[in-house]
Amino acid sequence: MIKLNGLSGGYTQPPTVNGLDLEINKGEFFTLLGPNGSGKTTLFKLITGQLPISEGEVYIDGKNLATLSNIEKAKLMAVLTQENKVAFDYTVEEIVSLGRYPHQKGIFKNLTKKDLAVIEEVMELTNISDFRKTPFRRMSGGEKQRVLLAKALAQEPEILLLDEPTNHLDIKHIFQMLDLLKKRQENFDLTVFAILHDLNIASLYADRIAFLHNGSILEVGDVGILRKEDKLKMVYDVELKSRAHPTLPKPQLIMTPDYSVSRTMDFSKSYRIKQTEEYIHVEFNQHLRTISNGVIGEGIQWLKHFCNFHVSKDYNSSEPKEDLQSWMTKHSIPPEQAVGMMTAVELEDAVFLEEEIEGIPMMAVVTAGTGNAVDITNELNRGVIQTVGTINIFLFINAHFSDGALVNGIISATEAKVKALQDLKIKDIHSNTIATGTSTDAILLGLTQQGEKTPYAGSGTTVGKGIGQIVYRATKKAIKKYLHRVYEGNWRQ
Ligand SMILES: Nc1ncnc2c1ncn2[C@@H]1O[C@H](COP(=O)(O)OP(=O)(O)OP(=O)(O)O)[C@@H](O)[C@H]1O
Repeated sequence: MIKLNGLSGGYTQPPTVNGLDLEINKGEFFTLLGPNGSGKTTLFKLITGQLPISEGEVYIDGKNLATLSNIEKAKLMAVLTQENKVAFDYTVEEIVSLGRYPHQKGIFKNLTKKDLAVIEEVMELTNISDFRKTPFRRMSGGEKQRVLLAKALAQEPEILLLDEPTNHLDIKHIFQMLDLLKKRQENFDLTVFAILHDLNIASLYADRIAFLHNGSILEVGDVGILRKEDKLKMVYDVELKSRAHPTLPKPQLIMTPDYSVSRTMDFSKSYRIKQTEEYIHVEFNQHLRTISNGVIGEGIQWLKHFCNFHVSKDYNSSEPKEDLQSWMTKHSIPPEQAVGMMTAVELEDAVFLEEEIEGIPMMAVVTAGTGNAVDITNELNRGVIQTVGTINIFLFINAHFSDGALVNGIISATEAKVKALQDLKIKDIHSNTIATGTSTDAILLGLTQQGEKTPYAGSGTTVGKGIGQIVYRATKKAIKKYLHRVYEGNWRQ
């Protein structure tokens, strides 16, 4: 749809845009990224003919730009620029009507029924119908941007060139505008060529992306190129980490500022524990890097409150998350900064172990019930579970883990838990084989992120071994307490 062949031009020598080759397909949402002054707007001006081309060609829909009249260009392309100044004191409706100019015929250029229908439609789409009689100059920056988008859409172009179209817009209107453009792209095969500064927004909306660097294209491809941290560093000269969007298969970029404060905390003095019949609450004075499958606080996060609430053994709520949130709120614990688990185990049987293993301080809190023990290698038993049978493990470590090490840590802790069950000969009552866990086990690992970063925490590492030992000891002790209670002190291994 747009083909740039060895394109050069700009205000400077050598030209800002220098021998640039690029092809944009019909119906795609293409985003141009690059730092300030890299020549993005200059490139747009060369494409629209606002700046003379010094070398190369621009082809639009197979036609050389140099051979097209202004009306022909306006029927093909509409432009939304960063500037939203308008020379005369038009109303909103008049500005939008200007978009129909390339389609009007005859000397008097009156608006036809079709023109009026298009104007109505685009004002409706951009949510500006209520402002139709308002003078343009009285609109806010964001509202002006929406009016100019309506004008561009009224042009019914095949290509929409957008130079930072989300400037002046609040978050809601950024998403509204880009959702609208995506719909036009899908329903009308509109080609969108947008300059954006927000890399994360570009990742969410673009089909393809190009990095402009020193006047030419450094890299072009689908949004996966935003995973190339070294390229981003080269283009923007900042440290960026590419991470996954939590629900979409798109990268999102995380910036780390230079000013970041180094963490210092005395591990054993950095937390306090509250234990009642109703709940256990471990509160740290700083946020820990966490990985958990808790009902609240799941995934990898930064959290500082860790709670295990007691429930009756027939607790069967359809809204466990909401229940935990309300219980936490009742005890002034902020749920958005917490991991929350539940157990039917008596909380006075909880085991607390603080140990320094191989020079690494750790603290484990374990509640265990095994009435519901399961050998995971057997078929699923679909019966209703109404027994005290969950192992909940909190493990806090004074170390600095990579995300991979967090996963390693979960493996190490799980292996240690399985060993405890094995050594105590806890069985799956359905299969009569040694259990590997219970059907609803939960775990949390909390890291202070102090000291040197560790990439691994498996059984081949000091910290992995430490995890194994403390989890094994605490889990075994917690299971024994549970069995003593169940067998009223008559349990013997
Ligand atoms: N009207 C002008 N006259 C002279 N030089 C200009 C003019 N407009 C831009 N330039 C220069 O051309 C270069 C590229 O500018 P351009 O506006 O294309 O960058 P950009 O990538 O769009 O930047 P930004 O992200 O800041 O909008 C810059 O060095 C700029 O100073």
